[in-house]
Amino acid sequence: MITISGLSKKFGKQLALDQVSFSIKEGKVFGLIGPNGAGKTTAMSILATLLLPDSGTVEVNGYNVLLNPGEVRQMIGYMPDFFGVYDGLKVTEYLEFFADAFQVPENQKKTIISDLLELVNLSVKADFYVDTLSRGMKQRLALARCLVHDPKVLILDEPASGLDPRARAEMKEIVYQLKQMNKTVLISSHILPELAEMCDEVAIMEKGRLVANGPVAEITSAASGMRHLIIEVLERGQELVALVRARDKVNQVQQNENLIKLTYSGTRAEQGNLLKEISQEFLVLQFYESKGDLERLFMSVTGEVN
Ligand SMILES: Nc1ncnc2c1ncn2[C@@H]1O[C@H](COP(=O)(O)OP(=O)(O)OP(=O)(O)O)[C@@H](O)[C@H]1O
Repeated sequence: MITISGLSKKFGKQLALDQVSFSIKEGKVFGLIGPNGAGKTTAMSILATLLLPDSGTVEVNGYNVLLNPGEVRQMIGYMPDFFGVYDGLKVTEYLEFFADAFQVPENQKKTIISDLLELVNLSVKADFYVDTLSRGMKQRLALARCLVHDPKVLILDEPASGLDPRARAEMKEIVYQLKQMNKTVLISSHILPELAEMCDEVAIMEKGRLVANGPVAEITSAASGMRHLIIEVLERGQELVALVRARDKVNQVQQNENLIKLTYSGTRAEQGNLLKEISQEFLVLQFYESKGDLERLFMSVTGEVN
């Protein structure tokens, strides 16, 4: 759905993007991670046809951002990191304004706006002035605004920034629903664990370069050579620790009652066999690969911590 190839952009002498390439398949949630100034906003602005690249190609659903910007704009919903919400407009009026801008047919407007308000959990605020909304609500309204023309692709620049944990969780839930609707979502953040949970794949950027790219679990294990497994059993946690410690390729076991975390360097088939073996002796409640180690990965690939 999105293909970026050899993308470069300079601002004066500052190289904001340096030969960046990655692609995103339809229906995937893709996270762009990087510290301040890494080039995330620059890449997203080019995708959104708001900034011209110096070199490289960017296509959305086969449309080139330079050659077919009109088609690309119909295809995408872009939520910038800073946005205005037009004081003096009510929530519904605000969405009507953007629906008109995208020439949404008059007879569909009401239903679309009502559905969107429901999606972002703002139906009860339909008749409130936008400037009376909380920051989290404004953020959700901005997201609804990006969806008025039913785009296939969402580009969300730091949608959770400045939100409290509850508002962040709500935003995460909406992204999850967008995925259920088969939207392709590109989302940026420097809050890493958050992205790890909701993304199928991530790209890590630093100083305009892409330093790692791929499925979260894959790049986490590629960077460390280890997978991080979480196993929870109903009871006898201590015995479980003893069992896994006696197995090959198990390192660093941590226990919290009946839940254990371990690092594992076995193959996927060996991991399957480990699960099989544990299930024969324990009632297994959870057995999964943690994506939560993205923070450490990020620190190591960007060279901030080794
Ligand atoms: N309009 C501009 N003029 C000059 N330099 C710019 C401009 N926009 C971005 N830059 C520079 O390009 C680099 C990349 O910036 P960009 O905003 O893309 O990073 P970012 O990863 O989105 O960071 P943040 O997380 O802080 O938003 C930075 O060094 C920035 O100072």
